Amino acid sequence: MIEVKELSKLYREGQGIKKISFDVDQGKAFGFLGPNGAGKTTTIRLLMGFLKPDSGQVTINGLDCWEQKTEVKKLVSYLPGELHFVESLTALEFLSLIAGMHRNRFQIKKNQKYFINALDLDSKILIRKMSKGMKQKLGIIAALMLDAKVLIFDEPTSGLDPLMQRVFIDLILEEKKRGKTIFMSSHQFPEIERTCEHVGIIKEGKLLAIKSIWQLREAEYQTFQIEVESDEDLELLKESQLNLIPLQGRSCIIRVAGELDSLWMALGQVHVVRFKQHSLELEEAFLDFYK
Ligand SMILES: Nc1ncnc2c1ncn2[C@@H]1O[C@H](COP(=O)(O)OP(=O)(O)OP(=O)(O)O)[C@@H](O)[C@H]1O
Repeated sequence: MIEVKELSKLYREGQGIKKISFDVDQGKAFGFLGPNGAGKTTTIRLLMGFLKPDSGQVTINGLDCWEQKTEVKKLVSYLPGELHFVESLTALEFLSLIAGMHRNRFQIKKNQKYFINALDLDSKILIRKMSKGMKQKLGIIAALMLDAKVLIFDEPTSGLDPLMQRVFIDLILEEKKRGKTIFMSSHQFPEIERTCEHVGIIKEGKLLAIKSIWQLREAEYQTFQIEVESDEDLELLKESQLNLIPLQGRSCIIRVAGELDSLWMALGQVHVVRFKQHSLELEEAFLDFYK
């Protein structure tokens, strides 16, 4: 549904994106992660036809995002990273204004109610009086209610509290069940992990890697905190080939990638007093890409 081939856009100062390629199948979600200034928003602007590529191709449903931008816009709903509203309207007035611009107005009104309830937004309040998080909810509702085939979201959960971040994830999963294709930039690994099949990691305008979430899980470390009975036991563990970080006393942290056989073998040689598994560190495996 989304195809990006060797896409480049350089700003006058030299930054931008260089030869980026990826695609997103219909009904799937692609997460786009990377540090500040990496090129996420630039890529999204090219997808939306706001910028003309220097070279390469970007299409949605076979339509060129620059040459056929009017047609593309009919398929896509977009949530910008920085939201600008008519501040003198209430949320409801703003949503009605957006609904009025579209043909399937009745269905949009129905969706609007559903998403207002799901995100628990007080829709009668003036936008001027809304907090950052409330404005973000309004932006999400405006984007989702249009029932577009493709959703392009730039940092959708920025400003949302943890409960609302969860609600957002559930809404995205519902949209996927309805066949929507989703492209989402983020700094939040957990929301990408829970919603996307693939994640692209961008840095300094270059796509460093595209990984399936499944691949990242395979590569993840498991971490254990272990206390042994004697100094000799600790020495034995240190002599093993395990990835070991000594702590105070006779305790240490051991990190294991993949199978745990080597850990069980080493622990079989010593007396273990305390054994604790730390929470999964998928996010840490991903963070290696940032360095
Ligand atoms: N209009 C512009 N003119 C010149 N340079 C720009 C422009 N927009 C972005 N850039 C530069 O291009 C690079 C990529 O910016 P972009 O906004 O795409 O990053 P991002 O990954 O979305 O960052 P963030 O996570 O901070 O939102 C940055 O170095 C930025 O300074």
